[in-house]
Amino acid sequence: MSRFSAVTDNPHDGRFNQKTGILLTNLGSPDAPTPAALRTYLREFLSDPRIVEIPRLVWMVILHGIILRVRPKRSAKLYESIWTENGSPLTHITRQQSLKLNTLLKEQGYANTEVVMAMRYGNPSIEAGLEALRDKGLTRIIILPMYPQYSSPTTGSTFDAVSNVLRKWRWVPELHFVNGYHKNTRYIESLANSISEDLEKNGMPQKLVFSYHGMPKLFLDRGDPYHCLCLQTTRLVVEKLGLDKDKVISTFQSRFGKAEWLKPYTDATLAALPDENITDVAIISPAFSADCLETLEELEEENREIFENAGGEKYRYIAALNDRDDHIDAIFDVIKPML
Ligand SMILES: C=CC1=C(C)c2cc3[nH]c(cc4nc(cc5[nH]c(cc1n2)c(C)c5CCC(=O)O)C(CCC(=O)O)=C4C)c(C)c3C=C
Ligand SMILES: [Fe+2]
Ligand SMILES: [Fe+2]
Repeated sequence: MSRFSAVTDNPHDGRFNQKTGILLTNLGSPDAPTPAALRTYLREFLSDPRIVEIPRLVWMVILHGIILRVRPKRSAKLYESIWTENGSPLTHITRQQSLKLNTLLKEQGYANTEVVMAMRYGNPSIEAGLEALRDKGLTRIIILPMYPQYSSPTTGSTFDAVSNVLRKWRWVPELHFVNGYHKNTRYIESLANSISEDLEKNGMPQKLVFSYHGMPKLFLDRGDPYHCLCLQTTRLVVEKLGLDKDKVISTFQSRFGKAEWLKPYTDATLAALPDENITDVAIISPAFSADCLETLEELEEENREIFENAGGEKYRYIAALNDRDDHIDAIFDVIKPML
């Protein structure tokens, strides 16, 4: 029995007739907002050595002995509060993005292309996505992780998952990998558009907070560029909008565990702002290409409460770019050179 999976024909025949498959990926959600589904999801997620960089044996004891006994119940409640009739917002929005990108590609004359969505953790898996592309006869593949700012735990980990599948294939496809797009002009424009639409409607807040998903500071010390790419994103958007730099702050959210993470922390910043007489803020979260637990629950609910309890008066969250037309146009612009 060969360890390589077979394909009936040489899929690489006819170089110029090749069809291009786009695997549009994001992080992934549990299958349901229940402790059992959360346990499965968190076990896969938190066992990834790119996510937690402490010695394996020690971490496995902590993960299985403590975290997977406590966290699934707590996280299930949080997921329940954002769950919709379409399931997890992240999965639903990612599907909408894939469908829209597929339509746009056809409109732009790329008939021999097909977009399939997949998730790094949970379902639909990266393996299922790659197999779906192969079954459709798509033999050039663009891996498109929807993380604008490269980081090892997100983009790097997606690469690991793809290579873990492809190492079992007999015919490895022609492969292109998008490892980030935070400087893409159309992406920056689309963030700027979403902010100006909010400002036109609600006026300029005292502070515009750019809250990025955090990571342990150790990752930065070990060379992960994510922190720098986040600050660059803020700078590019601020320049595009011609905003006063003093009106803007970049912060990092979603801390997990006891170690130091990237600072300033979003929650601590929001708790401190009213003491500086800043009671009117708007928050945007450019590292999330789709709304998810970390925006809909943590930013919309938890952090709002923190700010208001500290004396804050006006708090608004500006939605992720999701399936906005200008966002899908930006994503098309990112992959165009690879088509
Ligand atoms: C444990 C360490 C974690 C690191 C490092 C981390 C980096 C990281 N994550 C995202 C994007 C998302 N994370 C999401 C949820 C989430 N993240 C962690 C932990 C780390 N993330 C956990 C444990 C969870 C699960 C929720 C919980 O139990 O609290 C999500 C949302 C998923 C959803 O279903 O909605 C996203 C998206 C980035 C961009 C990033 C590094 C830069
Ligand atoms: Fe995360
Ligand atoms: Fe969170």
